[in-house]
Amino acid sequence: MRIEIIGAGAVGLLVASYFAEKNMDVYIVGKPTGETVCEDIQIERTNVNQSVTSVNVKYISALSNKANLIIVAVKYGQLHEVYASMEHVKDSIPLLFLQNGLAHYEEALALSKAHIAFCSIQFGALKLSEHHVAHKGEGVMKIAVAKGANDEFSFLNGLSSAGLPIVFEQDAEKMLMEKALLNCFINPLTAILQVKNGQLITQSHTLQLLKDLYNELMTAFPQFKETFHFNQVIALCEKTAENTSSMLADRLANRKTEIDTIAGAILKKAEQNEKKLPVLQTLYYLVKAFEESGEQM
Ligand SMILES: NC(=O)C1=CN([C@@H]2O[C@H](COP(=O)(O)OP(=O)(O)OC[C@H]3O[C@@H](n4cnc5c(N)ncnc54)[C@H](OP(=O)(O)O)[C@@H]3O)[C@@H](O)[C@H]2O)C=CC1
Ligand SMILES: CC(C)(CO)C(=O)C(=O)O
Repeated sequence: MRIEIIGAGAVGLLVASYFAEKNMDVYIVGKPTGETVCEDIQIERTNVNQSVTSVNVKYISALSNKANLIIVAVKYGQLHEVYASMEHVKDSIPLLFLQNGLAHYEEALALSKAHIAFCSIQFGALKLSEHHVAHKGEGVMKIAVAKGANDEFSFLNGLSSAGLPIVFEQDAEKMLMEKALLNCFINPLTAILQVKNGQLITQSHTLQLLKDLYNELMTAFPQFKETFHFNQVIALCEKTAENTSSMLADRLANRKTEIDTIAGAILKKAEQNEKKLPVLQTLYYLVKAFEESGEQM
């Protein structure tokens, strides 16, 4: 099976290394350069238990039109360039989007492609150097098909492993909403306070903020009360305790964060239901404020 992964970032490299280990023909697609180069690269993965694994993948500068699956592993803000680069790609090639947040859901479904699935990643990844990635927390990769045939994605079941467990979900929108809610707890606070995920539950004042945020969100979205429990927030902080959240990683690298597709999208949904989220709104403004200040870390 040929899998092409757009984006040689933290998650792209990590997923590439696990799938190559399962003998998939993995190609990482870099930023468009105009040349069609194809070279072997070795990805080094440092696992949660600090063991290091090396696997070979290929690196290409453009999508080939021969893939059995294309995985989109760029940040939300980088998707528009990717949509454009996929215009020549056959509509029958399945696409898997693995962004956090909600804003990409409608956009991706509006593409002419026949088979589209989304992913909710419950672990952490940190890119250490060009070809070295660290797996920073244990957790599953949830996948839900939102358009087209489930069969096109079912081979991914066979790629599930102890290091990267894959679980299929029924409802993609609900899955993304639940992950966006989880990210609303972890990402803005870790980025503002510049702490690792685990510290949010070991400090009493941040734990109190998490509880206030939970009560506020469950009042605004009572339909999630049954399935979305506070202990899931605690469990994600514990499982990814040593991770630098993707939003903190963006702040430290002076990159634009994904606050709009995460907290911004949830605030919009609450507004549509005439609900106010003062705690989340404040965190949103704080993240926007440090983005605007363009501070150098
Ligand atoms: N890191 C984590 O722990 C987790 C991340 N996620 C989600 O996964 C997604 C990816 O995050 P992450 O891997 O951390 O992000 P990264 O910034 O590490 O990776 C994105 C990569 O895509 C590259 N890229 C951008 N545009 C293009 C393009 N047009 N063609 C090819 N490559 C391109 C970027 O290059 P350049 O840097 O040069 O722009 C970068 O290498 C995000 O939505 C994030 O929220 C979800 C759970 C955990
Ligand atoms: C799972 C978690 C919270 C890992 O840090 C994440 O999604 C992120 O950092 O964006």
